[in-house]
Amino acid sequence: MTGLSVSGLSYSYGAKVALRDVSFSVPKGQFCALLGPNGAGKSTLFNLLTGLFSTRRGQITVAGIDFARHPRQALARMGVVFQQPTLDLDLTVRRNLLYFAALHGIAGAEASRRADTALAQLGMAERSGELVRSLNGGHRRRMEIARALIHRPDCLLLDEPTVGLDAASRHAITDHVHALAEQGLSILWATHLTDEVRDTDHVILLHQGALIASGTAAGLRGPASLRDTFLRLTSGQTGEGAE
Ligand SMILES: Nc1ncnc2c1ncn2[C@@H]1O[C@H](COP(=O)(O)OP(=O)(O)OP(=O)(O)O)[C@@H](O)[C@H]1O
Repeated sequence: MTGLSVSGLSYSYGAKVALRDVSFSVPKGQFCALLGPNGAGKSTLFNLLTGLFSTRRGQITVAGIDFARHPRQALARMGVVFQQPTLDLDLTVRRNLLYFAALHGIAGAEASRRADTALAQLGMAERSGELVRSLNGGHRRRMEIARALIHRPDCLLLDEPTVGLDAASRHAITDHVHALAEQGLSILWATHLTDEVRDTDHVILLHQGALIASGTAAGLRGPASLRDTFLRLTSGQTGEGAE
């Protein structure tokens, strides 16, 4: 089954075309890295995928559910980690998750079970009773990812989830999220950091609003590094931010 499918998606801000006929799909169990330089259209795509903007041209389906026709059902199948943290710093890790579970209509023992499972998936079980305020940036991020799993989505969208974190934290988070893909989730991971992408991952490359390359990282890069391939394919841009 396809976790996420996008077909013929276009979006403009007035005369400015931000996305141009973008199509791709993320099957069950795939880690798909969305690479693009600044201004490529990643935020616009995320805003469309999460319903912050409404789709004017093209189709989005989540776990086979048409987003435009059934937005609530589609969103219920999707977990999202936005670039900006949205945690309550004065609650414990567990309380944050239980609160989010309640928003999805999940309560009581079932909510507790799900919180435990999600925290264990991110290696955060032992921090469940700590106040979020006391956690470092990497643990806060892991907690947000755990929280996005509480309603057992089919696909997980992450918008540059490692921005501002140190190398060890970035590494731990990318490992955990790859493990989630291996467990069957469809992952869409937006980044401009090519070192977060593994050779076996699927890559879609967005440039000036268009999807200009798609395939496994190994297939796209050939004998070159993914970073050099990214810079070559997006030349004409500065390549700013590629690492
Ligand atoms: N509100 C807006 N009005 C006009 N143009 C916009 C608006 N928001 C974004 N754009 C333009 O649309 C294009 C895509 O922007 P978008 O923010 O989606 O890119 P991005 O890949 O997320 O970039 P970044 O990583 O810098 O956030 C860019 O050329 C941007 O300047």
